[in-house]
Amino acid sequence: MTPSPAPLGDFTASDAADIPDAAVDTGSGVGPVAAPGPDSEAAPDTVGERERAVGVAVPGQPVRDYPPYRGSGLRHPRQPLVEIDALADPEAVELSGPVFGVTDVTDLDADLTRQHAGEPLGERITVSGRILDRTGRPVRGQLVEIWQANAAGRYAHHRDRHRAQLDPHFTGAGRCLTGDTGRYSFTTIKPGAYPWGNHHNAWRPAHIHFSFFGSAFTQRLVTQMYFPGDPLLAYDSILASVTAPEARARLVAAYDPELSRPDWSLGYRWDVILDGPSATWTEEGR
Ligand SMILES: O=C(O)c1ccc(O)c(O)c1
Repeated sequence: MTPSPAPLGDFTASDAADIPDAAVDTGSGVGPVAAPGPDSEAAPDTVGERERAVGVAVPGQPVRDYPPYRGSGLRHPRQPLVEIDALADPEAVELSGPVFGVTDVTDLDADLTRQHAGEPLGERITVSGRILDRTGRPVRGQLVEIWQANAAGRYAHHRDRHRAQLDPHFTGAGRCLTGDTGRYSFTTIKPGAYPWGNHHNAWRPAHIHFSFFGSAFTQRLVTQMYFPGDPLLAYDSILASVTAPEARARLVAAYDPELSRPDWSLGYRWDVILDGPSATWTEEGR
């Protein structure tokens, strides 16, 4: 147990300068930067890039890795700050924003059947494909995220009120990074159809939601993948809202025996083209 810190009582601006340097020593090997005295000007020039990155006190900023506040050790930038003139170069803001990288994604994220102690119910499937640009070049290192209902057609989400069973062994969310050929691959459970109240007897065909992250939050593309041979495809007004038949067809995966794993899972292939005239349809304004 971390002992309770002494109460601060009435805390004035000048008291702030009295916090002992020991409280800001992160053990990082870089000495603490002295907090400026009450009358001194903030002197950013005296704080180097490394100090900014590793969590030594920056005048005027909260202390990073401040031991009495345990969470502060987990939540702060670990890379040197990037100075950007957002008005002069708005794209630079996007490109230097946080992105997910190899350190965040583990193999377990791509196997939705292994995220709990027990096995989820349903038909195990492997869903795999390539993410390509308009010229057919692979989009590598791309964060692909999926979310879906369970085999009974129920999302593990508090707003899903469908009278179908939740599966304690299935959350229905996964992610992976594309490899050198632009390939992604997931092991999951075939989702069930569910009613969605859009009109009388409106049932969504089985589908998996996909997100492609791009290189910044603002580039994220979101769409849905459907399963071949599903009789509900012809009745789904969300799919029908994609009016060009060839664009609709691009949203339907193909059964691929090469991707099926013997005695384990049925394989579906779904390639995605991110832009250009043959682009896979993506949702707008979400
Ligand atoms: O846009 C919608 O309303 C809506 C409803 C149900 C879905 O499964 C979905 O993907 C979208």
